[in-house]
Amino acid sequence: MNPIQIALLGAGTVASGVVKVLERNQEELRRRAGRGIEVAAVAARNPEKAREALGQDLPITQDFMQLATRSDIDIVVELMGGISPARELVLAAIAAGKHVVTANKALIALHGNEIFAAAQARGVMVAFEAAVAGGIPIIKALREGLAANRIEWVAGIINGTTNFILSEMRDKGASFETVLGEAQRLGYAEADPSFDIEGIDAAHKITILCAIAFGVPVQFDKAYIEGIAKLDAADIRYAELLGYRIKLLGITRRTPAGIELRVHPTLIPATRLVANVEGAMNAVVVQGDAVGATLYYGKGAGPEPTASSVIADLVDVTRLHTADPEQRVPHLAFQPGALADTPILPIEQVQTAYYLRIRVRDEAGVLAEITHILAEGGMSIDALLQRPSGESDQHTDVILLTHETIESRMNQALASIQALDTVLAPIVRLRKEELR
Ligand SMILES: NC(=O)C1=CN([C@@H]2O[C@H](COP(=O)(O)OP(=O)(O)OC[C@H]3O[C@@H](n4cnc5c(N)ncnc54)[C@H](OP(=O)(O)O)[C@@H]3O)[C@@H](O)[C@H]2O)C=CC1
Ligand SMILES: N[C@@H](CCO)C(=O)O
Repeated sequence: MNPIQIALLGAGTVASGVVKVLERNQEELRRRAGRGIEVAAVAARNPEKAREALGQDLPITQDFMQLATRSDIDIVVELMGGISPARELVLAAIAAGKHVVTANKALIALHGNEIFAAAQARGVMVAFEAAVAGGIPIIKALREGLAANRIEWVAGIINGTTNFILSEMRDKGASFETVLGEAQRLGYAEADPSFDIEGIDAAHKITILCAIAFGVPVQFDKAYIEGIAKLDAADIRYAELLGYRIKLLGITRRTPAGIELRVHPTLIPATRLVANVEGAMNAVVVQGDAVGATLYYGKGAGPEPTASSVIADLVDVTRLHTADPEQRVPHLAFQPGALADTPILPIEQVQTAYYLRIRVRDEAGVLAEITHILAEGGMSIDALLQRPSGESDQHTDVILLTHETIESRMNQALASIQALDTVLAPIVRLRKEELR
């Protein structure tokens, strides 16, 4: 059989990894896929730069739309990132009967429903394994390997850049800016790194996992998002003293009231495997009713790890492209007509435990006032630590861990505590998960 013909849209970090691994493993891939996989052409806005990045003399065009719809192309591989023109190109490729492979989590999280419907109507596949957790085959695992389970929750370190920053800051005392620069140099960061830092990239990914885990449409606009920009090194230290690590977690959980969908810095017991995932590594824990907890760990970013997922999709599509479309694995794991309308819960209705750091005047009765407010709101304290603020003899930091409560209740209590004239600075509030 003739090799399957692919078109690459974009010639950056991931595209360079794809070209390299396709070339290096071509014989092995032919044995897996049943035929060769050949890059017919690459679309890039700067051919010179593209040639240098790809390290191979491939045909390069600046006409993205023409390549995405060209008659000899079987699979369009979108590796540009961003929404526009990626969305228009992917939809045009689908309309032209091409299968699509993409690493673009922003595109899938925001426009997945539209793209999957178009693909379904045209009978083509859209594969996006690389969109979540780089080289870890988490979509395959969740969609196929765990198909027997009713998934209860998914929680993961799914942004390599922020995990790298948190690890380096904690272990080497490096500055935020220095480590971010290093993450950019290593090809981990998004084109706009604020997507990493502000938790948006992780939210794109947990939105996708949420849809696949629970059989609901992708709903990025309902995700609660908090990044690491405001995280203070003092809280990382206090968390350690209390036996916890702080990680930027994406969490989605099924509850009787609806589905939680959130990204925020989270205290996790230091003894959990996931708390010890360092650098740009990613890890995802999936709790299924039959299997229990399973953990998926690996490189979450970088050219070759991401290429590993892109090429796995290429092999899948190559094998399945002649199969009856009805027999293919549905894009969101559940049949398109069987997606549920379970609501995504606003953060105020989420139930979790908390870490609070409250800077107070160091005088008698202050702690009693704080604990009284928490007790009145029905919140109980799990652990308490008091440390000098380091700023003045008259100030002290009170650090509290609470048991689980509803976020709206915690918000009310925090407003009352903040209003005390013995409280001297904005209260730091982080969420804590035991991941049991
Ligand atoms: N890097 C990683 O580790 C991972 C990345 N991803 C995702 O993979 C995709 C590609 O990422 P990555 O390779 O890192 O990105 P890069 O920025 O390295 O490469 C993007 C490529 O697309 C081109 N491009 C971007 N925007 C446009 C546009 N509007 N019109 C024409 N060409 C454009 C760029 O051209 P130019 O060079 O001229 O800017 C470049 O060739 C993104 O969706 C990203 O989120 C997913 C997993 C891991
Ligand atoms: N910027 C992303 C790339 C992988 O999706 C990260 O750091 O995880």
